[in-house]
Amino acid sequence: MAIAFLSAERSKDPNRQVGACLVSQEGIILGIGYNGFPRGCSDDKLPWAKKSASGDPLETKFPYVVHAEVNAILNTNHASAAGQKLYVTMFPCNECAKIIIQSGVSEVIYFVEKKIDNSAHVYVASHKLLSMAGVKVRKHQPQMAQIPIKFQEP
Ligand SMILES: O=c1[nH]c(=O)n([C@H]2C[C@H](O)[C@@H](COP(=O)(O)O)O2)cc1CO
Ligand SMILES: [Zn+2]
Repeated sequence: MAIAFLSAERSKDPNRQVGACLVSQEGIILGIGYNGFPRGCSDDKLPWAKKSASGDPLETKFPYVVHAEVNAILNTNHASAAGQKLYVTMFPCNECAKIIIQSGVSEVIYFVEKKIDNSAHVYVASHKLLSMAGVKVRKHQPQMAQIPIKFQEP
């Protein structure tokens, strides 16, 4: 989970940084990902807005951003995600749940579930799909509140 949080640090989303880490049953890190625009699609040329003044959805980030869970699965340096565990800083949306299921991930461990807003149905659908597909889902029980990382020698 700490790797997922570290990965989230790389997200350029000013509003929400999400990180994910795919881990084998034996605990080997297979792939990490965070929410961002696809390769080659400039962070400076696409909108990071949640809402657009004109109401045009194309002026928001949503049509363009790749979710952290998808990046972690696509970035995996392993033959497949089948049977592996996905640690993610935020409970996955239904689109991610579909990809998690289809890639064969066996367990999702999440840190927080987004506060329910007008997208609540998205998370109901996620829970429904993950449960029907037999993917284990659990909320992470942190051992500590933070992991200080010192870069320079004292
Ligand atoms: O499953 C997810 N994975 C994921 O990476 N995200 C990212 C995509 C957007 O950059 C951002 C959206 O969050 P918000 O709408 O709170 O700004 O979070 C969002 C979801 C669904 O909540
Ligand atoms: Zn998602």
